[in-house]
Amino acid sequence: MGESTKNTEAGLAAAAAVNVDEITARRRMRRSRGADWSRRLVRETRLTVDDLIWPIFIVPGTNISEPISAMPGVNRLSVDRAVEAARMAADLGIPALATFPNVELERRDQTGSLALEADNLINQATRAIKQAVPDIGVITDVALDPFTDHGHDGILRDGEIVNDETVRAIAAAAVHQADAGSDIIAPSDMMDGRIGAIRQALDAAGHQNVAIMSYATKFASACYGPYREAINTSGLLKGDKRSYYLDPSNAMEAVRDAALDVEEGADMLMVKPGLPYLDICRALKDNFGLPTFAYQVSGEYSMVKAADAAGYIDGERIMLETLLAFKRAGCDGILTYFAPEAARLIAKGLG
Ligand SMILES: NCC(=O)CCC(=O)O
Repeated sequence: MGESTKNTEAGLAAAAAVNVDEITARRRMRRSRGADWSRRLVRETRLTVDDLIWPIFIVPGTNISEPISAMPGVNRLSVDRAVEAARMAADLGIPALATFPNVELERRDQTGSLALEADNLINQATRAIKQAVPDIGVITDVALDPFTDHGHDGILRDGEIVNDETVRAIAAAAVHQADAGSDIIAPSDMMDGRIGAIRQALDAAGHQNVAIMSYATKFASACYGPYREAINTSGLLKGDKRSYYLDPSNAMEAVRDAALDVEEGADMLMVKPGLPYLDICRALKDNFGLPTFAYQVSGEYSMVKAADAAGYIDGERIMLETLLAFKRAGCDGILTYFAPEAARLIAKGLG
């Protein structure tokens, strides 16, 4: 008999003689997992409709609902249709919408000057939604990328995104958004100093009650591809955004960046993208204790949709599992294109 065969036999004999009761005498973890009632009783984290923020895309015109091919099930909506969507979201119990404009290419320019127009598409949408559905929260993205002809979030001069001039433009755009009725200003540009600048500008304009949700840690991710189709910037973008978005390698830098936003007056923090950055969600919650949100971005949405359509996964279950994971990682809520679908499943008791 060879040595290894002898060892196998000894191992099998030991396995047969194991006294499992003795090992598990102190704790059997499966006791509380045995029945649905006890699983519900010990559940630590719950997903509710109150956790959902629904990002929607706005286009000029009326009665338009046009599909976005890279985001199955998501449409760009004209303002009138966005109002209907807001009503539906409110009926589902979704607390807030986040709006993103897709303006005509010929209205975009080097500095994103349309961002500074008081009655631009995003502000028209806010006015219409707040008038028709006053009880739903409206969160407006303040960034220049939907309005620049180069797709960057800042003003581009000699090949460089200039920080301070961009910050002044963003603060002015935020004032127009608050004038239009935005409840929460959410700057997504990652320029230095923008939270403090927006706070000063809002306060000076009498908008002390308008909150700021900082896209505090926005990473230079490959997950934004479908969004760029949705707002029609993919063909425009020259270069990449690594000189202002965070390096996906850096967690400590993300915390330092968020700390500045907290100091400058952010009311809420956001991590973006979501699922690959759950460690950052936990770090921000533990370090600052502020309301913390994850943005489950377009690429995350489309990956689930594509794998579901191919029959590789159960899309609904994966969706709910990912949303729950954000809660477990410390998030108070999630911006997600799944919001209406998730709300309906939660209402059926599937959350
Ligand atoms: N400023 C908003 C976004 O960049 C959203 C990105 C995405 O959904 O991929």
